[in-house]
Amino acid sequence: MSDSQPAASTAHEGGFRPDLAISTKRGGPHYADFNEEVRTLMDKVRYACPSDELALDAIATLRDLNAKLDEYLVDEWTTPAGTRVDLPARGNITLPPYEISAAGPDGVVATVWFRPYHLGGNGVAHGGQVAVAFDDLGGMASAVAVNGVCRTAFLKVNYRSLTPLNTPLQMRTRVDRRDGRKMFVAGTLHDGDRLCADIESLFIELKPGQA
Ligand SMILES: CCCCCCCCCCCCCCCC(=O)SCCNC(=O)CCNC(=O)[C@H](O)C(C)(C)COP(=O)(O)OP(=O)(O)OC[C@H]1O[C@@H](n2cnc3c(N)ncnc32)[C@H](O)[C@@H]1OP(=O)(O)O
Repeated sequence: MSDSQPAASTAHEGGFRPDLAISTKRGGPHYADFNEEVRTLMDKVRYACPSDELALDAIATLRDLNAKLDEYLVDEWTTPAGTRVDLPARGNITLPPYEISAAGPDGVVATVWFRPYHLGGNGVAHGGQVAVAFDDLGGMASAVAVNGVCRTAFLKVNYRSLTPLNTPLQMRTRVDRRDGRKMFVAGTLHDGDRLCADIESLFIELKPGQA
């Protein structure tokens, strides 16, 4: 399949497609740098207090860039964001960046970073961003367990201590118990030996055609 063509429709058309084509080519050889510059922009915007002159300059530049990007929009099954498994967080800039070191029957182990734009308050990560990372990596542990797609039914995060920014952290998620389509997923986030957060969650395996 060409990297720019829409993903083929499947028997799951109308539902969540379990056969997303994985590609390390979509978006071209500079997609990683493109991602990184966007994340850096978000870091700067989070802390910048621009002069009005700079704000107007930035608005003009961003409008110009957005108009260019309009020419290259594709559907969610074809976009590199979320399917570039060679990049942090599969190239999805809406997720905190992570790199997976293990994914299998024993669960998922990843190094995750919270960047300046994930600031909650007083120099540490926003709790919602911590939950986003758990949701994605908990979803991945359940997806690996069923070899299919799961959706979060509930996700309880216990915030045990502050989660630092700009620090490599260890996130682990695993299916603790399976009951049919129900995957009870546990997970932890550590800064070295210090527990930052843990989860109790339920992911449900989707039926064919289910959205
Ligand atoms: C291409 C590269 C990919 C590479 C690698 C792929 C990896 C890719 C990783 C991606 C990872 C992303 C992970 C993000 C995951 C989201 O963030 S999904 C978005 C957030 N979640 C949602 O929007 C879900 C909204 N809710 C729903 O759609 C539906 O309620 C659900 C969850 C699908 C369940 O509905 P259902 O299928 O009709 O199931 P239902 O019969 O209601 O319930 C089934 C069972 O679960 C129980 N249950 C359901 N909900 C609950 C609840 N909240 N509490 C307790 N029990 C519950 C029921 O009681 C029932 O139990 P039993 O009677 O069978 O014992």
